[in-house]
Amino acid sequence: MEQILNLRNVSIFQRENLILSELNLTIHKGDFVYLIGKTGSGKSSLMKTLYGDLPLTDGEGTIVDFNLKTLKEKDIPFLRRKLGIVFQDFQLLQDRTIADNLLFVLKATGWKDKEKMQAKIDEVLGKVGMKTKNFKFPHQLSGGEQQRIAIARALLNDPELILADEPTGNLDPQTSIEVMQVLQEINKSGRTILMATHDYALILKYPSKTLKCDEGKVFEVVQKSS
Ligand SMILES: Nc1ncnc2c1ncn2[C@@H]1O[C@H](COP(=O)(O)OP(=O)(O)OP(=O)(O)O)[C@@H](O)[C@H]1O
Repeated sequence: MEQILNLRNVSIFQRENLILSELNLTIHKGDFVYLIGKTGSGKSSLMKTLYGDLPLTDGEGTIVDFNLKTLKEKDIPFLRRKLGIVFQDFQLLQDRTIADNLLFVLKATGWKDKEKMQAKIDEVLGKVGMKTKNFKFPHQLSGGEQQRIAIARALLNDPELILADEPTGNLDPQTSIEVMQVLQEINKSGRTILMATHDYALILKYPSKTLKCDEGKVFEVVQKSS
């Protein structure tokens, strides 16, 4: 099966501090993988390494055809176009509507044709069930709705891998499930997802391969099927 992400013997640092070591990780096309671990255990540091926010200095890593070890500053925007990144705090632009938030990203990533941009915006909003909210401003939406928009935004450039860093971290349990259902549907349509989370209830409800950061290492958790 096609590999979307492959890390071999990677160490991750924040400044001079070693955060994770001997990290080996493979993600295949279509996988849904959870990343769990206590606060400060290195989940965000791993995510940052994957989207080029932290340099990979030790070990080898490839992600969606980019070599993380030899990644140059100028390559980072191109890497991020192949990734859909979703954060805990949504990070929508507050001064413009949902449609304009999405348009902004399309323009920033080189789209020119107005009709194609409109069609793409409709398509991604349809996928997250938010087509009718395109004229609203972010502050007029609930947290769960804003996160759906952030997921729609992550889908704009048909990413090969979606990196979601605690996407339900700011949401109540019921809303978390709704956002999770959106991510599950997106995964079922063939997209690969790596999701960092604290939310064990979600993992129990939607079991999938689970990696844990603990004491500077990452290992796979074998889930009990009871
Ligand atoms: N910019 C930074 N500079 C220096 N150290 C940092 C920086 N960011 C994080 N760290 C340290 O790196 C370690 C791992 O942090 P990281 O944010 O990756 O953990 P996490 O598992 O994502 O935690 P959380 O669940 O709270 O988001 C922590 O000890 C943290 O203090």
